[in-house]
Amino acid sequence: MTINSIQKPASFPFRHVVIDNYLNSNTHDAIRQDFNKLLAHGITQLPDQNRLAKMPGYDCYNWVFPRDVTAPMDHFYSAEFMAFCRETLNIPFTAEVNAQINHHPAGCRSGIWHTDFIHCYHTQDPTNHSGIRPWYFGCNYQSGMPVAGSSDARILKRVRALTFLYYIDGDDWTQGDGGETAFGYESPFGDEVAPFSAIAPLPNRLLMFECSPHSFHRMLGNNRLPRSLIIGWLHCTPEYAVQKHGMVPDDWNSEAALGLVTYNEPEQ
Ligand SMILES: O=C(O)CCC(=O)C(=O)O
Ligand SMILES: [Fe+2]
Repeated sequence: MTINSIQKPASFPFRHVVIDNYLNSNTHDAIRQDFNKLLAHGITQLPDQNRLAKMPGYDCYNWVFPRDVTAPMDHFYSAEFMAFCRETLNIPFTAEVNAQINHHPAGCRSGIWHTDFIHCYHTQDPTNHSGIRPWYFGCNYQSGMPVAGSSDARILKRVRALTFLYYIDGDDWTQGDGGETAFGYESPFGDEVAPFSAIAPLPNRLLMFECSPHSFHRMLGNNRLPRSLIIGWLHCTPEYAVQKHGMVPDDWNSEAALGLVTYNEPEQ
């Protein structure tokens, strides 16, 4: 698999890179075909690990990559991808990786500003042949609590260190269609996050950013087109996060861990 070359990250409003034509076009097409097969099984409002299922409190349907996800999706669980992330942002990642497909049918509402600088939990299951430990329902990701069928391996407390987004569709996306990933910053003149920029969700574009106390971002409502992407997180230890950023990461609030909180703007 060829991936586009390493780029120097931009610094504002927080460290990130945007890479167009990230995968070669055959690989991108193959990812899109696999996504279309998944979508052909339909979307569901109920929890279902085999289909695109509603995310509680977020206008989005997701499907978590299985541990043994096959090519071409397995790129995001590869040593090549880990090395690429490490070289780009120079963060000492641990082995734990999450990856999933997020799908927003046309007309989904915006998400709220948040940083992704948060504690999360993995179980110390065996690593794959690339030395990666994919998250797959070994415990509750947000609280570390057991879930039905969970692993009895040791629980690892981690912190999100890098978020990656790889946009799948959006071919004839134009300004005004929405669906961007917006970046914001804490304004010195108010208590609200101020918008800084918005990354268009263009097919075969990879966005990745460092999670920090300042990495405010949100999904903007997609007015016209469906919006589908691979999204995932690489992690670091809590000790590294505190030392690097001088702040203790957030915890998911208990309502969020229970899936009871809404991440959407209230209806107008
Ligand atoms: O889809 C996006 O643009 C952002 C999603 C996001 O921030 C998240 O799921 O944490
Ligand atoms: Fe996020």
